[in-house]
Amino acid sequence: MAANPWQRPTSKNWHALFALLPFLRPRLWLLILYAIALLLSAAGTLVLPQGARYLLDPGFDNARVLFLASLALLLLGIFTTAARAAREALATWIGQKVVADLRERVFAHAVHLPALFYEKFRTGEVISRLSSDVTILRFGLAGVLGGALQHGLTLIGSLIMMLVTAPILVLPVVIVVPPLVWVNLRSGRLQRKYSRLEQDYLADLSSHTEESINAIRTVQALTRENATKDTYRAGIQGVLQQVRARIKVQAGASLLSGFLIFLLLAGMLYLGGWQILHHRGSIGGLTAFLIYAMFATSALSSLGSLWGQLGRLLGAVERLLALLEQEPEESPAQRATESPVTASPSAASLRFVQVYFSYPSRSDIATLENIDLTIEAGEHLALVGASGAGKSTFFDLLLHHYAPTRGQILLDGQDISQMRVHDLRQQIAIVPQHPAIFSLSVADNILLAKPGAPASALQAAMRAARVDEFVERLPEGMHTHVGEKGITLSGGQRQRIAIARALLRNPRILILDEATSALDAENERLIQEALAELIRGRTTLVAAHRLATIRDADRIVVLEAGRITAIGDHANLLHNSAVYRHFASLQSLDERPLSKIATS
Ligand SMILES: Nc1ncnc2c1ncn2[C@@H]1O[C@H](COP(=O)(O)OP(=O)(O)OP(=O)(O)O)[C@@H](O)[C@H]1O
Repeated sequence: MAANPWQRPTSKNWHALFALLPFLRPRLWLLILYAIALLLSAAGTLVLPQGARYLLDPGFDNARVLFLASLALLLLGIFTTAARAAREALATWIGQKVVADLRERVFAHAVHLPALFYEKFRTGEVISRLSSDVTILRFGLAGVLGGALQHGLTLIGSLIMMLVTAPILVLPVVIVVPPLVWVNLRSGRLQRKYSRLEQDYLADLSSHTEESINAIRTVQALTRENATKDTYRAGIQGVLQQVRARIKVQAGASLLSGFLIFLLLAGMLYLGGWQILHHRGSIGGLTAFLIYAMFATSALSSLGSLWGQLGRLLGAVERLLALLEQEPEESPAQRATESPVTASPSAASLRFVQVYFSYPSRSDIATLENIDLTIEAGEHLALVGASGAGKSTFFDLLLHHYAPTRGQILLDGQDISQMRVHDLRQQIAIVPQHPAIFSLSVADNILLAKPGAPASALQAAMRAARVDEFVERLPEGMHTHVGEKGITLSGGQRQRIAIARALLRNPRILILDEATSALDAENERLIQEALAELIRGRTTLVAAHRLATIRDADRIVVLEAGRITAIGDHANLLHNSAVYRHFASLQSLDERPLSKIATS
């Protein structure tokens, strides 16, 4: 099992029950109706043995009494059954509503969690919590909590009625119940432990499944199918091991409880019979007492098994709540505040003021160091650097996926850490190297950038990004579904969709992170023209390995291991930066013959 102890609840989790209260509060009226139905059904059940007592003791010497008793039994049965049906329907409905709300809250929270969270928390684990833990709650919440209330009430009511009916017969109860409770508590604790481990194994399995199936082509290309199957099998064995341990405890507890319960019934029968023999009690009284005792013991054993399930349920609640406890990018209150200024349509200026950044998982290494840079509004700035130099990290800081460890980033003079994340990102469009394509049509994928944009704007963006060229050949044109993650599209087609998104968004700041790396030369040339159009009038930051795509930038920044080592235009850098010269020579962009470069 993967070690992720901080993410998983391991201690007793009673507070999880209280954490459910806010989800119950909006259903107060339904809860009151449920409580009434619960009380009425318990009262109906508890009245029955008293009826038997009053019928049995005088004997059946009168047909009319017998008829009335049968009629009363029928009416009581109808009443109790109706109350029980109402109780169950209400419990199920309330339970389902609570689970639906909780699930929605957790998902809504998850989409606001920062990049940092998803670095530590595997996505498969989040999915497992939202699926298997939610399933436990969907099927268990009403049953376990409702059942606990129902059996608890029946137990208390039966014990009171036993005391009222024949106090002396309570003696065996006092002797046998403590070990019975101990057995149930102990087995509940063990079952909770095994259920928790089982859920942990299931979460690991879910992560593994997600990772392997998502990267199935890579798994197959690396011929890792057998290794993947082995890991999966080991996970299943882990689950089964916990299930086996849980079943053993369950069976042992039920054996011991059964023995104790029959010991109790036998003891009560003997004592009650002895009383009747000595004219100290009645048959009706003993019968009523025994029925109450059966109610009580059956409620007690149901509570015992619910105790085990309660742990599983609380574990599931706590796993979901643990997600809610993670700090979001912004608090809901911050998200709800109105933006003080409406975004200006003009290009934005940017300033990086002595920015330092280290990834939290590598806090000892500075990924960006002393970045001090002013980018004028409307400037076209390119970032050049070897792989791993920090170009994407630079963009991630600008998008506020991460905050600088030191220093500030200013947009039009305003510190972006003081801005609403939504307002900041509304002003930026990014065309990443590997764009995320959703399982929607081509048109809907582009419209994600600006839902509700007019058809003419969509068409224009598609034309400019050369999306229309491949869309024409798709069976349903721009309404063709592109499959999960755009599996039916080529890398270049996906990039063109991302470029169309950026065009449609019409941002103040445009980030192109290797935006044309998956295009062939012909399409790249055509898209460069479209991008030239897009770049005009807005602040543009470009990272590209191919220098041909950035040589027209106003300024080029050379990044080396997270530091800026040179700034200038193409011609300038060819003179001043050895690293830039090296890149240029590798790509034959140097104006000098290669023989000269070799000797310089
Ligand atoms: N989430 C992360 N946690 C820890 N280190 C990271 C993380 N993401 C990137 N890094 C490290 O930070 C450094 C800069 O990475 P970055 O992706 O910014 O480089 P890049 O210049 O964009 O590279 P490329 O041109 O290959 O895309 C690399 O050493 C990388 O290993």
